[in-house]
Amino acid sequence: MENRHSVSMAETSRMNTEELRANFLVPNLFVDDEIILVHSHEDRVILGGAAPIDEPLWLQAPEEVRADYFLQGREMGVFVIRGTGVVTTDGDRHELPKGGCLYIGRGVRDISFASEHDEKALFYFFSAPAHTSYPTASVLPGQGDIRELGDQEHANRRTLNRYIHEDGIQSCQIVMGLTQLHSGSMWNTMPAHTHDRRTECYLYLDVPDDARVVHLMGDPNETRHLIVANNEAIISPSWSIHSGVGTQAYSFIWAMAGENKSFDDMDHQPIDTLL
Ligand SMILES: O=C[C@H](O)[C@@H](O)CC(=O)C(=O)O
Ligand SMILES: [Zn+2]
Repeated sequence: MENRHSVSMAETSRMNTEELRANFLVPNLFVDDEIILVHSHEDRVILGGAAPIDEPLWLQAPEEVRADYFLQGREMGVFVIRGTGVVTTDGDRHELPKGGCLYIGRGVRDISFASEHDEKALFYFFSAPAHTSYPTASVLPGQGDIRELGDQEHANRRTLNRYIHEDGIQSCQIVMGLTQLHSGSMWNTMPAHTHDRRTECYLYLDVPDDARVVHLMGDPNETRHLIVANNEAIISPSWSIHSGVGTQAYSFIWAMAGENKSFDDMDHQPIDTLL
């Protein structure tokens, strides 16, 4: 498992492109026939990618978490981002189409990811420490709590769908969902915000090969950017804004963990405060 240590706002303000990307961009989560894990010391979240081709892939506890199995002291949210995916949780089978979401609670021992169709499945997951066990539960695409945001004039019309949240699938810490930009809209999360109580990660998806997302990060008074391609993730510490503009429409899975699960507990950063 790759480990990312926390870096301060002051260090970040002095980083060059390579250093920013090494600390905040996760470009390599999906490798055929492998499960890739990246641990961030920001709220101890783990980002994962699973790309099973012919055989199921079994999730093991990495050495660093010192546990008998991955979810001994953790919980996780999983999204299928390509094809139809099959996840087994202690022998229970969950088949999910692209865009489907599965929450797996603390205490589930045996987890596998598999492709059972011609189009090979791709799974993205986000895990955080958990103090108790909530039931494993799934949601089909579009069946979460929907908010229509933005307007054409601001090129930010988007559908935000909350799956794991206070009033949806229950969890200890994780709040997770999907935002889809409408065709012709490019901006997410502008005006930007921070949330001093939670780390947030974005996985950008459905970004065409010849498109990129310019992701804005950093202290609101000292912003930086990352150029992000399809299926790349970013880690946003609690002090960082997280906003982006694509060269065309795209989607992203957002996931948070930290002090509370209140989606609207944001520290808004009015546009005239950004530098
Ligand atoms: O804290 C919440 C997160 O930043 C995202 O949910 C924002 C988002 O999906 C959007 O505005 O489109
Ligand atoms: Zn946020």
